[in-house]
Amino acid sequence: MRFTEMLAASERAHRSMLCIGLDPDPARFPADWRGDRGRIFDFCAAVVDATHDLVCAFKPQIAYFAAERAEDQLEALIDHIHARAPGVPVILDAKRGDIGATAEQYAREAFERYRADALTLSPFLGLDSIEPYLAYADKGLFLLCRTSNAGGSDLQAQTLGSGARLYEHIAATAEQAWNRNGQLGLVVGATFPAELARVRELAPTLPLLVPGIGAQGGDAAATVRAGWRGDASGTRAPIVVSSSRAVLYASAEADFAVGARRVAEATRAELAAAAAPSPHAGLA
Ligand SMILES: O=c1ccn([C@@H]2O[C@H](COP(=O)(O)O)[C@@H](O)[C@H]2O)c(=O)[nH]1
Repeated sequence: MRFTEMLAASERAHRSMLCIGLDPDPARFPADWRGDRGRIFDFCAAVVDATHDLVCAFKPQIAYFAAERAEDQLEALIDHIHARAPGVPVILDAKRGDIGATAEQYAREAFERYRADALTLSPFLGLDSIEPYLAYADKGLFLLCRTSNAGGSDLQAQTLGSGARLYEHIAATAEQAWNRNGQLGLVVGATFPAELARVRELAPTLPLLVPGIGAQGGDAAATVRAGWRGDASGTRAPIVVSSSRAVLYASAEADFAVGARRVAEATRAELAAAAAPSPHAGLA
């Protein structure tokens, strides 16, 4: 199944726009596991097991695994998600961007080694740096467009010769010229709802991956109002609203998975309420 179909089916089945980010930090694990990098899989798998019926996707952030020499645990975790929640796509957040020959290796890493369903990419090196990933026709690719951090404005808000801002140019290019096979989506921060609305205008058909609610303070309801465009099925041009730390560390105790489920339920309901009137409303 193609990524976009898988994502739409997952949003529909779980009536959810929520994606849980898997950013495991051993320093924040419960007391018995604190500081133990060998528990990264156990921690994340417990959160997955407790929440997979509430989400449209999971988004592991590769840096948290690589920094702990835990790539083997990332592989095992993605296998675990596929086995435990086969309809829920895994978006690997790696923000890759390099020349074509190197991009071929990154694409193999993401889709063959880790078996991710989608990947985040930087569009900064241009179309030929994206092409090796486009060769994996059933995979999704989210291009950084308007990131959630304040410094994202340094370049992304610059005005080009055409009069468009850089992030607007990325959005329009991803919607049209580069989206050869319907694989592209965009990363847009929840911390900038006005820009999110503008991106949605320019890219009406693309899935948007929206980090920045929760720990970064983005407004979940404003995010939905800016980016959600439901149709009769409720899943055309979905938004994938991602929260990591606020869910993972809702409880610092041994009941962390229960805490994660509680926050995931509340966040899913908040997103659904903001989508009213839509098939999500009132169903969470
Ligand atoms: O613009 C961006 C792009 C990616 N991220 C990633 O999302 C999560 C956010 O974590 P929280 O704990 O929910 O703040 C993290 O993995 C980032 O690398 C982003 O925040 N902004």
